[in-house]
Amino acid sequence: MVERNNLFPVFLKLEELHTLIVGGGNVGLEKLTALLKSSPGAIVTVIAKTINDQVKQIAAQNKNIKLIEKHYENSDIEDKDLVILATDDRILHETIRNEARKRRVLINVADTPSLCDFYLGSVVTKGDIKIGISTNGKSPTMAKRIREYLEEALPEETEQLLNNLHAIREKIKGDFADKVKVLNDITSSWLENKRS
Ligand SMILES: C[C@@]1(CC(=O)O)C2=NC(=C\c3[nH]c(c(CCC(=O)O)c3CC(=O)O)Cc3[nH]c(c(CC(=O)O)c3CCC(=O)O)/C=C3\N/C(=C\2)[C@@H](CCC(=O)O)[C@]3(C)CC(=O)O)/[C@H]1CCC(=O)O
Ligand SMILES: NC(=O)c1ccc[n+]([C@@H]2O[C@H](COP(=O)([O-])OP(=O)(O)OC[C@H]3O[C@@H](n4cnc5c(N)ncnc54)[C@H](O)[C@@H]3O)[C@@H](O)[C@H]2O)c1
Repeated sequence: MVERNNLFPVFLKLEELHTLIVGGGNVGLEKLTALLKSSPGAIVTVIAKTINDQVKQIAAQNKNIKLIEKHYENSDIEDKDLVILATDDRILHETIRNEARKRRVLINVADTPSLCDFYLGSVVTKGDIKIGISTNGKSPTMAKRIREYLEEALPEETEQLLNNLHAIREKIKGDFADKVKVLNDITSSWLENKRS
């Protein structure tokens, strides 16, 4: 049987959730940067024994990022919605992962697929359009290259098309079925060039 990706993608409102990153080194910085790239208003607490200067610089410019320089303790995940682990201590990662499971907090262990409840994806953003890419953990490099490909391939007018369609959607009167029909009719020609 052909293998397929069974992960379920969702788009989280990180400015309404509280994310904890444990670890403030290179990997912690990478994950913090990834969160902020998609969600500049994300509420994030970073806990680490030592926090590097780049993480400190980011936090200095963003009131929603809180830094705590200390050892991790289990009470740290108590009030969090999502947890990302990015320390250099594998045993600690397994311990926190078990604790998070008990409390039903979703956890990502950076670079350790077997311990993750969710993976971070590569993300293409064009205005209000966002595309998340996962390779099922097989090759983040491939995900990055697909992102770059899509960033170039999506035409500049995509944003304008979306805005026009949104405006039409707001204006259409009639019941739900009429609305769906009108929106489908307007957009039915969009893929014709690709199909022929
Ligand atoms: C997409 C992206 C999102 C993000 O993190 O923001 C992401 N990794 C990115 C880059 C990247 N990561 C690594 C390299 C080095 C080259 C290489 O190894 O390929 C590069 C490439 C680079 O940096 O150029 C190292 C690495 N990563 C993982 C392992 C462990 C393993 O595979 O076993 C190792 C080996 C560590 C070691 O050697 O010890 C694992 C994971 N990395 C994931 C996500 C999840 C799967 C996503 C999917 O389903 O595809 C997953 C499973 C869990 C997670 O971390 O969430 C981001 C691209 C953003 C962008 O630019 O668009
Ligand atoms: N840097 C990379 O690009 C990279 C690539 C592949 C794999 N890795 C692996 O990922 C891991 C992390 O890499 P890194 O470069 O971010 O390491 P790092 O040493 O820069 O950062 C580790 C962070 O974890 C924190 N930490 C450790 N134990 C802690 C505890 N008990 N409580 C709170 N904080 C604690 C440290 O204070 C530090 O902030 C390493 O095991 C490394 O081998 C790193």
